Amino acid sequence: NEVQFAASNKLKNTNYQNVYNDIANVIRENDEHDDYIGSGPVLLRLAWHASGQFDSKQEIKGGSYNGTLRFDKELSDPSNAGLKYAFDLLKPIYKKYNHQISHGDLFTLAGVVAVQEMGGPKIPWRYGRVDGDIETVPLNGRLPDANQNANYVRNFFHRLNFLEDKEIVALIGAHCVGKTHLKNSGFEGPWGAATNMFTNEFFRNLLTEKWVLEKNEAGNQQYNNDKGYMMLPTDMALVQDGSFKKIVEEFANDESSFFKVFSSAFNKLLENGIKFEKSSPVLYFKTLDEQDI
Ligand code: HEM
Ligand SMILES: Nc1cccc2nccn12
Repeated sequence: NEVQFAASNKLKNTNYQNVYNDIANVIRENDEHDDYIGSGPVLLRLAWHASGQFDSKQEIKGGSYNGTLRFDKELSDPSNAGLKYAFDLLKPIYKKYNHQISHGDLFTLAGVVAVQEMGGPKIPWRYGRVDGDIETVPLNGRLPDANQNANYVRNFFHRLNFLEDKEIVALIGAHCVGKTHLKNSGFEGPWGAATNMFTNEFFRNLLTEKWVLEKNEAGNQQYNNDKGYMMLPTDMALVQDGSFKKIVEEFANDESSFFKVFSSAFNKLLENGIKFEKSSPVLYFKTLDEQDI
């Protein structure tokens, strides 16, 4: 079976709820980011990009373990445009814990905090990722292209070992928060309608809104509606493919079903390529609200 990165239990004494709270407070303090959408969505994207470059067939496997998104070599990948802001939000927290947390654990935990503080499902999380040196930085270009169709999306996620359509549809449901930025990705919008609440709205919009394919200012095709919402071609692929569409309908009608599948798929994304000991604890975190903070 393929080589796995072995999780370390060296940092078992770190209080990860305290780290969670520090990240959650950074999100609260930076609520003006991106016209008051706030910093949750971009931190969620950071965790996904820190993990989504995994490829078990390559010599350099990537994934979250080595924390390689900290290197400019990876952060400067055009796919990662806009994420330096998110990394800079986390730097003071990394310094505060003074080597009692790894970058891979910090980046993935930030994704858990973002989802939960935006009202999404609880995400189980384990520590034990160990910083790798610059030799472990995966080649740029392993993250997905938004100008593609359903088969491309399915094949892309098969590389990340997501073989079930419902996992793939659930993961892309994270597009319920934040927005696209022309200067980052060549896509723009939604205008005004962007949200920072983690719900099944993305799936409901896919089914109920009237979408018009238009060329945007950067010359890319995107779908727009009359309320200022937008969808990427890869978003629209979820209702163009029969199997994906059935799942979009299920998640649009049952948010708890979306939450359940997202929780396990996001955990799997963050742990791709890592072997954890049986004894390594699975942690669940309380939100700031649940702690009355
Ligand atoms: C087919 C797969 C995917 C494609 C092609 C894709 C593409 C994109 C693009 C082009 C943007 C706009 C970036 C910008 O202009 O700032 C974006 C934003 C975002 N993506 Fe995805 N994405 C995919 C899957 C995912 C997954 C699996 C997650 C998380 C589980 C995710 C979370 C986000 C979030 C939260 C944002 C908003 C970021 C912000 O508001 O700054 N995406 N995505
Ligand atoms: N918020 C957001 C981010 C990325 C892609 C996308 N498609 C529709 C909405 N959306």
